[in-house]
Amino acid sequence: MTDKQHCGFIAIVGRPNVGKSTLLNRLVGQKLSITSRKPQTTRHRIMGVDTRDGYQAVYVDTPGLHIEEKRVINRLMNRAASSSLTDVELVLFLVDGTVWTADDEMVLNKLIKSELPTVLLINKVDNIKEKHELFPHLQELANKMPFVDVVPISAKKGTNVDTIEKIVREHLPECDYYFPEEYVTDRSQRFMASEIIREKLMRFTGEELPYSVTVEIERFDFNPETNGFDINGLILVERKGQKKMVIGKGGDKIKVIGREARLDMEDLFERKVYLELWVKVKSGWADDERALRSLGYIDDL
Ligand SMILES: Nc1nc2c(ncn2[C@@H]2O[C@H](COP(=O)(O)OP(=O)(O)OP(=O)(O)O)[C@@H](O)[C@H]2O)c(=O)[nH]1
Repeated sequence: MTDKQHCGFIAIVGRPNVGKSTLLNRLVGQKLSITSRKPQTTRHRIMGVDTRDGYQAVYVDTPGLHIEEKRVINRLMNRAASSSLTDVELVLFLVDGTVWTADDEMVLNKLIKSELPTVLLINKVDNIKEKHELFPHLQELANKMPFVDVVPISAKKGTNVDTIEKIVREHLPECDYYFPEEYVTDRSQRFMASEIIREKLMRFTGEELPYSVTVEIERFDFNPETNGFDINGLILVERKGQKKMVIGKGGDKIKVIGREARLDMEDLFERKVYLELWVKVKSGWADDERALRSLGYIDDL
């Protein structure tokens, strides 16, 4: 415990699917950012704030950086991720076990250029069967740039997350807290609702559904009669076939998605939720910057 307050921003970076959102949820101690097996689940910068014992760590979760910039949406995701690399005290660079790809190399080069203090986190070590493979890999990666530290972790199991927290604290300068102590995220309940629906879509439609599917919350009202929220969500897909996929035979899929999303929302908001979902085809929107703007993807870049 210290009398003085320490605080600062910490970026979590890495190519898609390395476990950034899982780590953020761990560090902040609650489910802020959706996770899935599908790469590029995270499109927005999500901030999670952890205030404890005189320290306020403000984490920024970034969309996965990747090389392909063909589609507008990919370019925007890359911009969002790069812009989080300014004004941070520390960068947590995540990689997946003993895998090293061209995308990892690209992120590394951005970090070298940024000259920011960077901790390399080798995630998913729980997946590594041959533990003896890890040490030479650690040594090889450690030589790629002057990292502050290299830490093998499991974001999923929580292994070595306390070590990360310790390193983060060492990098937080004295300052007055940016946010009230109980503040956890800048994301509105409306945003959280759309993220939960999107997570269920990914989970229950499997690999077939492209990440370009999006969710708009058209209505989010407090209902004094139920003391809960009435929420209408619009699911926007690119093609008719995808609409069928989301709705399922006789509506069975959309029913499951709606039920699971509602249960998660009720948990998170600690209130009753009445949720209605619609599916609409909005063709070609991923290539249309104006449509993206109207859907709120551009305002925070
Ligand atoms: N075995 C194992 N799996 C993990 C670990 N951390 C994350 N995962 C899994 O890896 C997948 C991707 O995790 P996310 O946290 O969504 O990854 P992300 O980097 O935020 O992905 P993007 O949103 O695509 O940028 C999920 O299935 C997680 O459950 C870990 O420590 N061990």
